[in-house]
Amino acid sequence: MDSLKSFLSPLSMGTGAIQDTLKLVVIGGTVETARRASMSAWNGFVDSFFLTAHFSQEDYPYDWIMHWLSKQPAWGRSREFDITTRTLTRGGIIQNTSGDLEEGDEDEALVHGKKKRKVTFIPSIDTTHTIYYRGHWLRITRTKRYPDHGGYSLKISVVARNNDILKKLVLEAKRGYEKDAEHRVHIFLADTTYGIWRWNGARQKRPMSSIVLQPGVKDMILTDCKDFLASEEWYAERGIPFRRGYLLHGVPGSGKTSLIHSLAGELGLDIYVVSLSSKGMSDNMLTTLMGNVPSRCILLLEDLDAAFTRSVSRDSTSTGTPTQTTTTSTSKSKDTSDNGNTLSLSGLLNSLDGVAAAEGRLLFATTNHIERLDPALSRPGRMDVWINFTHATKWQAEGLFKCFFPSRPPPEVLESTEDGGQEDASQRNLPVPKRKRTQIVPLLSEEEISELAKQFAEHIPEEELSVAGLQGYLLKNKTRPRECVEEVAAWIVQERETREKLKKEKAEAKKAESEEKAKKEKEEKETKEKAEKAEKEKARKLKKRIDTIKAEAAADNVKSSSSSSETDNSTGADADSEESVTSEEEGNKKRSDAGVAAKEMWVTVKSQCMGTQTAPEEPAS
Ligand SMILES: Nc1ncnc2c1ncn2[C@@H]1O[C@H](COP(=O)(O)OP(=O)(O)OP(=O)(O)O)[C@@H](O)[C@H]1O
Repeated sequence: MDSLKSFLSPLSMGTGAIQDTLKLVVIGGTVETARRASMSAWNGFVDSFFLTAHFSQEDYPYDWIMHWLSKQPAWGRSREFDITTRTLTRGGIIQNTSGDLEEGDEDEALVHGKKKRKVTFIPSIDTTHTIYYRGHWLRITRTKRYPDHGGYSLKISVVARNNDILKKLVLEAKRGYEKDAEHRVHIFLADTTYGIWRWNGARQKRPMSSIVLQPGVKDMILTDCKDFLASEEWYAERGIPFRRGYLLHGVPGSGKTSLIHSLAGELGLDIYVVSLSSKGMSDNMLTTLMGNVPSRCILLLEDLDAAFTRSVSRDSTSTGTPTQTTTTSTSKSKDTSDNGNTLSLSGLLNSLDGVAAAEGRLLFATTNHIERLDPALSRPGRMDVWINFTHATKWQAEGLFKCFFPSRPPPEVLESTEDGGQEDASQRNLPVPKRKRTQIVPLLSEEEISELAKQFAEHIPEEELSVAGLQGYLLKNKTRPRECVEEVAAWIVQERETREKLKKEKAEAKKAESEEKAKKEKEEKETKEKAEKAEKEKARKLKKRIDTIKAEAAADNVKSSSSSSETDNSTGADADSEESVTSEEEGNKKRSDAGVAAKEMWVTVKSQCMGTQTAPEEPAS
């Protein structure tokens, strides 16, 4: 203390104040440390009484709990929460389909355009919330597990003797979720960056009755799916993989995708969609994705043939049909497919059949070009049921008309039901005409609608127009059933004209394209020929010059050797010896100069003719 005093003596004026500050720091630090220690001890003590359940976003219970939480009025009183106009499910947040509000709910509504949406409160991230449930306080914390791609987890703690309360909570949440999901089909898309499934939306279920196919087709496929889903044991007993594949093929706009969505709704399954031609898709990626598909779902491979125009090819070691690759870089794609970086047909087959592939899944594949598919892909066991979709038949046209114009129920039904035609329509799974709509759409009697539908169908040529096209026409006339029939003949003529025009335009465009290509090729060929000719001419001229120089050099050589022999023959050799040496030297020099010149010229010629076939032979020096 004395030493501290002596150290502080120069600051004697402020010593008292500094000492007081130091005391405060020491006391404050001690108190805070004690507080923290007691807090953590208390938390540890309290935690020892808590039961804790963890829910990961990758599994369904997370969705149930989040859905349940979003319905809890307690969030309205919470001091920290997230607000959304969506409710929650597997991929995180899903659209709230209960969009319209009842009268008097306006205070809870946000208006987006004309549609009102319900506001939902959900737990904010990294904050512990407490809510009361069945006589217990639940402590709920939602955390983000993967900061970059947003995987969440949920922790619920409760003070209780056993986990009954948590079981009850999960069960209640599950029931609520399933009740809400009853009218929706969830769609998940493959994320080829992280190899996970991303929730993409929840669609209203489409009634099977709104899909118009040839008689018996819908029943057949629905019965087959139901039968399969109920036969797990049967498959297990026989050692057959519990999977079934359906190949829907045919013209565009004929209802392939619509049927799958409708089936998913009818069977209560989610749809997992994979696009094989998407960027980043590879054998490894597909295997990872297939390993994450839940056991009971619809796995949809859309436009299966599109993958073949990319780089799906069978490697030589696998069995079945040989390589079918339409890309130019066959060898490259084959090389890289070996290490799993691109998608190969064998990779696709392995991921569909392999151990990682989910049991109990219904595989649906659609294609507009069945002839392009590798038979190995469409063989039974992979694609067990094939359904061909054609352009609209008369039967379909009649059915579609009836779908668009529901008939007025008979008077006795009208009298017995308060809601007019609504009960009748809903019983038949037809779009229910709401009160407001009945003012716009004239409801005709059943006989009249049947008659109009027949007339309409008579006009429709068999398998010429797409069902989607017919739907477009009916949509345009959705409030004019009679006019719809009256004007259909003119519409068909117009459709044919448009089609012809488009066909002609397409043919012309193709012709122009091929002409342009031929012209370009011809020009290129001519330019190449010209260049070759010029090169040849140049080489010929240079060779000629070399030959001339060589000839001159040879002549000089002959001349000098004859003069030297004359000198040798003379008797006065001594007198002329000096001169003869000089002329021989001169001859040698000339020969060597000519050789150097010829060689230099040859080098020039060679460098000019490099890469051409016309380079002359090297002259002897
Ligand atoms: N058979 C059908 N019954 C009812 N609606 C149909 C039928 N075919 C087509 N449609 C209607 O046409 C539109 C396109 O149908 P969809 O997408 O199911 O056809 P698709 O065969 O899958 O076409 P693509 O091969 O081009 O994908 C949808 O709006 C659907 O309602």
